[in-house]
Formats: sequence, C-alpha cells, structure tokens
Amino acid sequence: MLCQISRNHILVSFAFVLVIVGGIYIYSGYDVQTLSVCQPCDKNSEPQVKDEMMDEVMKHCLDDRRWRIRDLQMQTGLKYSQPSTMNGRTDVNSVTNWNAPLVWEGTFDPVVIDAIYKKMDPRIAVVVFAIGKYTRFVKGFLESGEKHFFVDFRVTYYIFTDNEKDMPKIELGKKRKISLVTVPSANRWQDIVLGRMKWATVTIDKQIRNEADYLFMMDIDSVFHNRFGAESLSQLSAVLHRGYYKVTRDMFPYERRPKSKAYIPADEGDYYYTAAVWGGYLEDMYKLVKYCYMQSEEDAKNNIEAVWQEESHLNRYLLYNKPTKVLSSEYLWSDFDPLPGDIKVVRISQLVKNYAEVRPNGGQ
Ligand SMILES: CC(=O)N[C@H]1[C@@H](OP(=O)(O)OP(=O)(O)OC[C@H]2O[C@@H](n3ccc(=O)[nH]c3=O)[C@H](O)[C@@H]2O)O[C@H](CO)[C@H](O)[C@@H]1O
Ligand SMILES: [Mn+2]
Repeated sequence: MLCQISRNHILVSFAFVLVIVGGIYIYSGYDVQTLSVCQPCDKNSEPQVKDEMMDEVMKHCLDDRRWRIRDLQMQTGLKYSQPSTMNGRTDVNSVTNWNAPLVWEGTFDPVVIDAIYKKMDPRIAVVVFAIGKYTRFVKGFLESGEKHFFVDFRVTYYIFTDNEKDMPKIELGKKRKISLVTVPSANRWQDIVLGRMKWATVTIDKQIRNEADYLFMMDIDSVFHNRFGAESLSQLSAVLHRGYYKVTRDMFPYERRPKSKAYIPADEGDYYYTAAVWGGYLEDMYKLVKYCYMQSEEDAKNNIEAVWQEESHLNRYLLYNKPTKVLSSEYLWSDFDPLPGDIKVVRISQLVKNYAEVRPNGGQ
C-alpha cells in the first residue's frame, strides 16, 4: 500500500513538473511550432532522428517548403488596362470543362502577370535534349529563348547531350544559366525520345530537384518568336498539339492498342497534347516524367512501343490527371503549317527539318 501511494505520488509529481517546464518554455517566447517534429524544415539543419517515421514527417515538411503559386499580390500604382467582364476572346474557348484556364493571346495582361509572378521569383528549369545532329538546334533555341522566354526570371537550361564540345557559346542574361548533362547516344530516334524520360528522371533526382522549383520539358528543334512567360505557370500545364486542336476525339492519335500502357479507349479523350512543351511544379513534373519512363519500360517488357512514344503516355496520364492549365497551340506551332485566324501569336515554332537526314535512323 505504502509502495503504491509513493508510486502514484511520483507519477503525479512528474506530470506536474512537465506542465511547469512546458509553461515556462512557452512563456519565455518560444514558438510552440519549434517543439514539433517539423523543426528540421530549415534547409540547413539535419533531422536528428533518422527512422521511417521521421522520413514521413520530413516528406511532409518538404511539401510545405516547396515553391507554390501563392498570394497573387501586386504593387500599388501599376498602370494597365482595366479588365473587362464583357469583352474578351469570343472565337476560342478559354476554359476547360474542369474549369482550368485555356490560355490564348488576349486572355491575360502581361503587365499584371509579370507584376504578380516576379514577386514569387520561381527558379525555372528547362530540360532539353540535343543528341547526335540535334546539337545544331541549340544555338537558335537558346538565343531566341533569351529574348522571349521568362525574361527577367531565374532560368537554368539543362542541356542533355552526347557531345559537349559541339555546344555553342551563348551570352545569357542576368539570373540565367546553362547546365550541361552528358548522356549516351542511341541508334534509334525512338530510343532517344523515350530516353529523355529516363535521363530526366535520374537527373531530377540527382541534381535538378535541389536547384529548381518549376520544370519545363521541351523539344530542342524549336525557336521562340514571342513572349512565353508566367501566364503559362500552374501545377501542371500542357500544350494543345497544333494538328489536333479542332478535331473530334476519335481523330486523336492516342495509343489505341490495349496491350500498351498508354492505351486510351476509342470513345475517351479531352484534348491531344504535345510532348514538345510541358511544364509544372518540380515534383508534379517529376512524377509525370517518371510515369512516362516506367510505363514505356513496361511496354518494352511486353514487346510494344506506344505509337508516339512518351507523347502517348503523357496523353494517357493527362486524361485521368487533368492539367491545371491548358496552353493553346500558340505555345508550340510549326514552321510547316500556315497560321489560322485564331492563332494571333506564335510563341514557339518547331523548325522544318529533314527527318531522314537529322535522325540517326531516318524517320518520317
Ligand atoms: C511537336 C511534337 O509533338 N513533337 C513530338 C514529336 O516530335 P518531333 O517529330 O518533333 O520529334 P523530334 O525529332 O524533334 O524529337 C524530339 C526531341 O528529341 C530530341 N532528339 C531526337 C532525335 C535525335 O536524334 N536527337 C535528339 O536530341 C530533341 O530534343 C528533339 O527535339 O514526336 C516525338 C516522339 O514521337 C516527341 O513526342 C515530340 O515531343
Ligand atoms: Mn521536335
């Protein structure tokens, strides 16, 4: 009995001391949050306990730290045209049926957009591949990018190449960099375009994740002709392929063979997106690039290659995981095609090239 009482006494006293110490801690001005396990969210500090639970917590903390589009703040005194509730583009649809913006010239004011997004100052990564003879496109891509692509933002061009010595010397603007990544060449263009998913996955893991907030995947055989800026930013943004933005879904060149992981049944589909320009938050893009890589590996095991390689996998993903912004074909036109009336501005154009000459194994 005596023993029982003294044990209870000890427990109660211990709880009492804990409460007092906690009270003093908070009263003395410490933020209660610093008591939480999320404390190591500071970039430079190391987590003190390394176990599975801690990894979960850290994942959550990292989530909080990632760059996001947040408050749409603008400075006072900015001069721009008053936005209208009545006038706007009437020749095209500027919203999807899941209520995401569909961006065309005339649906945004660059002055307002830049004022808002420059405050957020994202670190933008552009991943492009220049393998074999495609190194010839690097100069035009970079020089035009410097004039039109996210001017005055922090941009790093990650150029994946099998031939570093063929890289042109380009003068870059302030806050802009080039990072060369050496990758092996391949004999089939199909392996090169699909290989982009593998090497981008590996390099995001190793490097890009620590250096960027937002990621674009682009084709190198492209030239910027007009502004391509912060109006394109969202969690996941995809571009309407110029060849299919006015046709019915049965005309989309989706992968229609059920054997492939990219399969989409005949009566399904929203839009047909190009794989030559897509972008989003770093981690959302990582997930999607890795998805395309894993799905194409699965296909290879089953002796099938999707009809338009990673573009087919991308389209399947985006049908069931809707993009948060859709960019019109202004964001990827082509020197091949005449301009229809609804394309008021060409922001990027794909160069006309001789496929048979430029690709290692020819092609269409
Ligand atoms: C406008 C459009 O929808 N483009 C897509 C279409 O491309 P394209 O017909 O425009 O393919 P492409 O020849 O430009 O190849 C895509 C990209 O792969 C790289 N590359 C390719 C071959 C090579 O020898 N060296 C090299 O570096 C380079 O960055 C190039 O821009 O189909 C491809 C795969 O089927 C991709 O889905 C492209 O994104
Ligand atoms: Mn291309």
